[in-house]
Amino acid sequence: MAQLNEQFFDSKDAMTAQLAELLSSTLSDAITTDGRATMLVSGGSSPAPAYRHLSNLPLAWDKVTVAMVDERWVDAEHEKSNEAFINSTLLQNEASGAEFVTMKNAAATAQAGQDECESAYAALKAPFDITILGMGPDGHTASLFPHAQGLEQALQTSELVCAINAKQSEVTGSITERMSLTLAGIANTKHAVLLISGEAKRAVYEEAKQPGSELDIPLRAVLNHPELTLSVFWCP
Ligand SMILES: O=C(O)[C@H](O)[C@@H](O)[C@H](O)[C@H](O)COP(=O)(O)O
Repeated sequence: MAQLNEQFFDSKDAMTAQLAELLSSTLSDAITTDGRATMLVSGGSSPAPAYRHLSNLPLAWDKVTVAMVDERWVDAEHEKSNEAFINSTLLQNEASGAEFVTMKNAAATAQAGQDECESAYAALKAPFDITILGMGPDGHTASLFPHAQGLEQALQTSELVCAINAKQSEVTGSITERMSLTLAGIANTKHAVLLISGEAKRAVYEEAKQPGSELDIPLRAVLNHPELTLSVFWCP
């Protein structure tokens, strides 16, 4: 089981304030201690306000590397690109000088681009200082979608990234081809934060803490990981 630190907030604003403080102090401490900081980021509505807040803070951004937790295999200009989302929320203002390591590359498919992406991720300062995760109502986290093609590999491999082809659902929309941190990639961090909004996702989270199939609820594999320190932030 991961070491869980659950924090329940009254509002999204309260969760955002705590997340922004945690990210800022983690980056500052890593820069002081190691000379550099590495932060792995997810898309989604939950972290967006904290990213915007962070982007205005006067950190030594030239010593920060930001990298993606997961990505749809679409170009960076695509409206569903997580890379575009991070560029427009986090990598603005003071934070525009951070290094950005993305997942999407020129390969035609995620499978074909996996080795290049793995090389880029293997070169990151590790363990990562902090990794921000979201979750979907289907129990996916990163792009570890239930019963996806590539999921078993992603849960078993010691590599950091893996191509995933999700089963199409309301949650995935039409773009099912993804690149994702693997379970080992998610665990390759000093501290992870899981952001959960709403009662329905909280119920999925509670179910994921119960014994059961990691293929049905991939978040369960993260919660089961013995070496992970995970803060769980929930707001209504
Ligand atoms: O890549 C995706 O499909 C989404 O980014 C997704 O994984 C998202 O991170 C979660 O569904 C959490 O979303 P919220 O932050 O909006 O709760």
